[in-house]
Amino acid sequence: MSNYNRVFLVGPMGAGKTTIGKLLARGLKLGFADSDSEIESRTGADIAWIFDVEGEEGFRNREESVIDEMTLLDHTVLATGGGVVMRNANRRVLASRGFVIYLHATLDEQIRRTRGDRSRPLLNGKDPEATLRELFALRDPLYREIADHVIDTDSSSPKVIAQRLLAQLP
Ligand SMILES: Nc1ncnc2c1ncn2[C@@H]1O[C@H](COP(=O)(O)OP(=O)(O)O)[C@@H](O)[C@H]1O
Ligand SMILES: O=C(O)C1=C[C@@H](OP(=O)(O)O)[C@@H](O)[C@H](O)C1
Ligand SMILES: [Mg+2]
Repeated sequence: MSNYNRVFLVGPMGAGKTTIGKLLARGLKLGFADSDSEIESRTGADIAWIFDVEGEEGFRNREESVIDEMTLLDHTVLATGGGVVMRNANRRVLASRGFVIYLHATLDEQIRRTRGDRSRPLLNGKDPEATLRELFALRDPLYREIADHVIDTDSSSPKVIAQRLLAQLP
């Protein structure tokens, strides 16, 4: 994997977009950005606060404008949030402006990796497992729709997955 200018990571919560993105960026000698961190620094508040005060719709509006800008950054690996594919406009710019990698994780692994982490407001309800299941059913086809490459993340460490991507990609 050598000639990549813009790499976009998509996938469900807990797939490792943020973690693997940093390692992949280092391996590719590209910069790293995370749309959730950018939203937080622009807003001066964390994601949970934005959901509380502005609702999911408010968060999605912020996300759409950050994604529109950040998909134009050259020499960058961009980790997105798991819900980015819910808006057509996001799918369109991701698919057309760079190389999209879908980090796939099974539901069991999503559950394991997100358990006890209060930073994801969608999982702070009564039944986070059911939420992950419903979101995955809805979103998996959308991740696949825009992906140039799909990699399974279930049974290897972030470091190994990043190495595998560096070796595998066309
Ligand atoms: N391949 C992996 N194997 C084991 N744990 C992982 C793996 N990828 C990510 N994790 C862990 O899962 C949690 C969520 O990872 P994160 O990168 O925040 O995912 P995302 O940004 O896709 O929601 C973190 O604690 C991270 O260390
Ligand atoms: O799946 C989602 O809708 C969300 C995923 C989160 O990002 P990660 O996928 O990095 O956890 C974050 O954008 C927000 O909590 C909403
Ligand atoms: Mg993340």
